[in-house]
Amino acid sequence: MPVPAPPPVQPSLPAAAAHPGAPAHGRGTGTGGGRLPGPPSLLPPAPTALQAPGSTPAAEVAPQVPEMPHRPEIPHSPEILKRILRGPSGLGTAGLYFARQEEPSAPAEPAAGRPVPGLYHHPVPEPDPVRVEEVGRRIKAWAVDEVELFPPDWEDQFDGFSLGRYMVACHPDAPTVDHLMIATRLMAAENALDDVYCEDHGGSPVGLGGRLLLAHTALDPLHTTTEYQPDWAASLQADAPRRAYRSAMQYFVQEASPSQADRYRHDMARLHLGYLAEAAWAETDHVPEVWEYLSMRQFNNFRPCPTITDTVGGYELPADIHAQPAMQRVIALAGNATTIVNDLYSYTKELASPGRHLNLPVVIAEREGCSVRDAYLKAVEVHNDLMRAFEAEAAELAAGCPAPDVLRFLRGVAVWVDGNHYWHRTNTYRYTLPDFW
Ligand SMILES: CC(C)=CCC/C(C)=C(\C)COP(=O)(O)OP(=O)(O)O
Ligand SMILES: [Mg+2]
Repeated sequence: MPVPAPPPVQPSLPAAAAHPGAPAHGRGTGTGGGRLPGPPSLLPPAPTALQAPGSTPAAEVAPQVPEMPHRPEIPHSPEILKRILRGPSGLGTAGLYFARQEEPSAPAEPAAGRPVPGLYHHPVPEPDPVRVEEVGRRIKAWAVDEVELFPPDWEDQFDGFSLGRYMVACHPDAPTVDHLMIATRLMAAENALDDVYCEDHGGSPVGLGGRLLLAHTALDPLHTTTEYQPDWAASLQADAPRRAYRSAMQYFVQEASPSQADRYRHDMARLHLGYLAEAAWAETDHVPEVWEYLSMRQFNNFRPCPTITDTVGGYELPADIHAQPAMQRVIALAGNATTIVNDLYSYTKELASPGRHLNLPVVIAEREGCSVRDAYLKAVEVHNDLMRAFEAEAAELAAGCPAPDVLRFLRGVAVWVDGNHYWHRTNTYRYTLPDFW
């Protein structure tokens, strides 16, 4: 089941990226990586709000890549692809990949949980337990003291979600715990909204559009007259999802450049559109065709999480590189693979929830008339094809545009994919595998 490439609609990224030395503005590492020569920017580079104590700027630790006058051959060797996507390895190479961390890590106990049999994935090192603990402590304090995210009787579920382990596994190159907290608050807020508005904790498809739109204004503010502004501002305190969105976004924009913030808003608008399609089908008890389900799930998707990897890493992928179709395809494939991982690990949880909960195995079984076991195994193959397509396209992009920021971003997305799988596998509080093997 290969994942076909879409027909080309714009010049490909390598053409635009043929000037790796051209200046980039914003808070990037200054490595450019694809900005076409043009008039100098009127905006000075934004200051970086967070910096690891004693850390070296990413531009200095990133691999030095010679200028590429011609598009190189796409590397076919698995080892070369691995090096591009996962970073160099071996004695003395650690500093080429990850920004320096504040704390030396202590060895971690291997976590519980088994992978879905046959699932193509990459195991990750156990996340640094010191960071896991600290992020867990800080996110609970934020949830309880700053935004009143959950009532006391949901505390076990909040703890069982293991946000610290999730975000430390997904962002091993975050220079500081403060950087990790940017991602962790957003992750907490995104899940709170999904639970409270859409799913397990009182959510409903009825009236979802209005709720989502008003919550979206916590990310993308209302600009209106002085008469109506105070009512809108007060509304952002009205429920936990809005309090959480607003606060998490305030922290995020302190570190993100304007275009990184806008990228995030766009990804969140996509997410909300996906929630709406899912809700519309739930209201009419409609089971979409498999491709229709995959379209919905491309929007109702983890995408807003891996695409902030550069902000969390303390650098910026230039907006014009991010917007290139080849980069957009890589991001979409990665997001889709991570989200189908959720469908597989959350399958039994969703089967046990009231009503029909759509996920890929359920839709395949219904639409393709096969047993639930065969449908589940086919969904594993769909995931594996998406993963392989993501890796092939990321490697092609890396080979065609080997600027340090591009390579680091692609690695950041790849390690997010792996960390996301790790979290699903090890979250035995939340997920249990079906008995199909
Ligand atoms: C963190 C984030 C952007 C989440 C957005 C959408 C979302 C909650 C998922 C992709 C996870 O899927 P699902 O809603 O099925 O989650 P659970 O299976 O309930 O863990
Ligand atoms: Mg799920």
